[in-house]
Amino acid sequence: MDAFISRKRPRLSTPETSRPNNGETGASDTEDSTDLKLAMLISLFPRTKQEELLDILVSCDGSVEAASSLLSSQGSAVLSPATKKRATSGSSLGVQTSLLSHVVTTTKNGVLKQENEIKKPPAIKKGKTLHLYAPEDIAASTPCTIIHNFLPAEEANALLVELLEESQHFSRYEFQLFNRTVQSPHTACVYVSTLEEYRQQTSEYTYGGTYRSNVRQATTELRSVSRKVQQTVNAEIQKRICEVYPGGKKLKYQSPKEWRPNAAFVNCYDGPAESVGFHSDELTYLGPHPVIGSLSLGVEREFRVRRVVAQDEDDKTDKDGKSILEQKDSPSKSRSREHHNASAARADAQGQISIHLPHNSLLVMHAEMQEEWKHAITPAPTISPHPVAGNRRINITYRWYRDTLHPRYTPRCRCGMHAILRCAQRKAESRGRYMWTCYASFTPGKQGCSFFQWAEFDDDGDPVWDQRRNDDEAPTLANFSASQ
Ligand SMILES: O=C(O)CCC(=O)C(=O)O
Ligand SMILES: [Fe+2]
Repeated sequence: MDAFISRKRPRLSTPETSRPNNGETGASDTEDSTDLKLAMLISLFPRTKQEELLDILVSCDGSVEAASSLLSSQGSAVLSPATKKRATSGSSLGVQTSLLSHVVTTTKNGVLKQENEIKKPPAIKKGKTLHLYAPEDIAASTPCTIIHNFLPAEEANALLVELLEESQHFSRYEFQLFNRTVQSPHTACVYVSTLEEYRQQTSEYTYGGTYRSNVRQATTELRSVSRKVQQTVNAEIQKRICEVYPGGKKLKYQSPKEWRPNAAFVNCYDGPAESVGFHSDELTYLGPHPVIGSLSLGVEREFRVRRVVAQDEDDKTDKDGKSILEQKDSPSKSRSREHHNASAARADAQGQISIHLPHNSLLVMHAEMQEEWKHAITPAPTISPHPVAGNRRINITYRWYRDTLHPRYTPRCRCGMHAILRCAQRKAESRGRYMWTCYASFTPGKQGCSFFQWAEFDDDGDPVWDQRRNDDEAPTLANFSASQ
């Protein structure tokens, strides 16, 4: 099928195929022409699956006439085993889903006509970026929902002004990438409610394998906005459960409790070049299937999301789920670089979605986001300066650290560090399983050990420990609103 869609064919006359609403860049004429041919076949054989029609179209080298006479004479039983396999493999997602944004109607004089259908999500295509703006498209195509103009304008401005002032205290965090220590390409700071929490955040909680040095106490605006974020995020969670999740039930491991943010990471992107690379947020204290409320202020930037591509040989874990990066004997750094490059190439081939985040928009990253998708703020070729923030964008991610995953409970690895919680993403047999591993090999100046332990959770995502660890009396983090 790839050969089919990449081969140039004469363009059919299809004025409706330009898709003005979905904003996708780089949609090719060839793909449009495939869509139209497929649409014709669907209207002629409405009871045959789209995948089968597409495969027959491919096997007929794109000839609608040949495909239609084959289907008329022999029906779908003509599919060869190889064709059937292709039809069910999902490898043709790029073309098939692009059809979903169209419906076919027949005009009075019997001519087939293709129209955009508003309710169906637009398609992601291989190697392309699909730009989404409308909340309903974002909710349908990604694990996120967006609320534009979230706060009253003055409140958004007051928070922005306060955080721009705060941003002079932000810093770049350091992490280990292959053999180099690199700095984050933007500045950041963590905010918590109380001095005790400040103490814990700088000496007990770790992030990316290190203690946070840059922690501050939540400001007045940050706290009062947190209450509104809490309310809206809880409403969005319920909506998502009812409208999207199977059986209208929360996901396994998702918390059934009210979402109550007790930490906020605030990021500042100063100018178009500042960014954050593709990543999933660390699960260590958030636990499985966390929800995150992310408020954007100042300059509009693009938030890119892409699915984690399942590919066994690309996995960073061996068959026991151990991280290749953490195995002592492996030539890990060069191997991991190859894995990283292969992974990025595959992900790029799969396509990504760009969600535009204007000033005063709240993005809810839902429970299915961190385990199955990666996200990034990509460098921008150009930006439109904001009247208050200039070239800067401020982002606040409100997070809910679970009491049951306080660092007094979480495992320590053999090199004395707090182990981190990760979800196996790439290998079919371990995909979706959680594990505790050493993260020190990502920490500047640390080698790391091979610590590995499967992580067990109950259905609500709270840990089931073999034994309790470090059970001291230190209080857990307070909800922002409750601690005022
Ligand atoms: O700036 C953003 O919108 C995203 C920030 C982010 O991904 C993070 O803090 O983990
Ligand atoms: Fe993130």
